[in-house]
Amino acid sequence: MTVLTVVIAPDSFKGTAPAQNAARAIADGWASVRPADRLVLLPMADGGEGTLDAFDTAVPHARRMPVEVQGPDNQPVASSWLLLPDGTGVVELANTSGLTLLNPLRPLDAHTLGFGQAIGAALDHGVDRLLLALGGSASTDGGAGAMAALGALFVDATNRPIRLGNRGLGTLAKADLTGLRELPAGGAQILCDVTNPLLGPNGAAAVFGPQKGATEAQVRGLESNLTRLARLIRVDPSLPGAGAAGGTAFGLLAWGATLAPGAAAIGEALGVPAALAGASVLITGEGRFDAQSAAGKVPSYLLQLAADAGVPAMLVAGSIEADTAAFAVAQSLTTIAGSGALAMADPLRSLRAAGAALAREVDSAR
Ligand SMILES: O=C(O)[C@H](O)CO
Repeated sequence: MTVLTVVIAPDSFKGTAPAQNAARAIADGWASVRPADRLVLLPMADGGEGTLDAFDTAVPHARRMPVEVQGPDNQPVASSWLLLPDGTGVVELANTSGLTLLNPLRPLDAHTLGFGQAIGAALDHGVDRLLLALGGSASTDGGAGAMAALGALFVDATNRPIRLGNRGLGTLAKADLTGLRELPAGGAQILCDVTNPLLGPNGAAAVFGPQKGATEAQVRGLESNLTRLARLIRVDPSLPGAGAAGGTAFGLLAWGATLAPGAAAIGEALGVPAALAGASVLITGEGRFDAQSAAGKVPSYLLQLAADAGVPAMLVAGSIEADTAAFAVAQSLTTIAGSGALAMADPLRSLRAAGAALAREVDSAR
């Protein structure tokens, strides 16, 4: 049997399996069928949940820097940012102000203050450059909470600071950004998980408000409050990615950060293009493969890279709700387990089964 080099680079299966565990389980399944193959595990992220872990796994001598921040519901969160050996600080919104930190959801009041506090801690440490990972947020505050932590002042018509969260933006009369802390010498790059603009039918409120618990009427309120913020800040709200993490990208752009698609920037940092150059096959995956997956998410980014390298790509997803014709083979964990609930109950088992199934199908895929 020919020995194959298999690059296994899934995103996290959100809420069920971190990318590291998913990659390991797929690899175990593959090895149970084709034990001689060379398996290269490169767990991925797109800027959302798991981004810090992806850098931590991939960059030797990265250091976790603990920080306690005020979570999206004001509760203290024991979090961390990552210091890379070249002096870059990686700060993740999902582990400071993320959706998974909230129960119950607070679509109107959740905020990003804690993310800004973690950025502040990295600046206090003296980082040379910042990578700011955006996605998986609980809030739709346009980044106002993070900016406030970094020195911006948002006040109402009576000059009193507005309350945190999108609801507070409803009383916003003035945004004073003059007190914002300086960017580090090497600048700040936003790694965003989506390409949505801030406002409109594809914007932060309309597309991501419902997953943060907003009703239809509340989405309209979120949109109108974001519009109020956008009128007071000189950043183009239609920029692709400005709507990432409830519009936090929009706020950080006003700070002077630059915007990059998260999956590509993280893939580069992890050395995925180089790994694919010598690969026989790529396996990628995520929790739900749907229409959004095409908008800069991990599988679509890797599919393109694999096509450029002439490497067949295979997909594993918790559920498949979009066309997978571009992949040589696609496996749905829901189909393997018998139902979505069964797949979620023991995701690693289903991922191992998917890895084994892909290994059995690889000859027809190449
Ligand atoms: O956090 C969010 O709103 C989504 O992940 C899109 O960035």
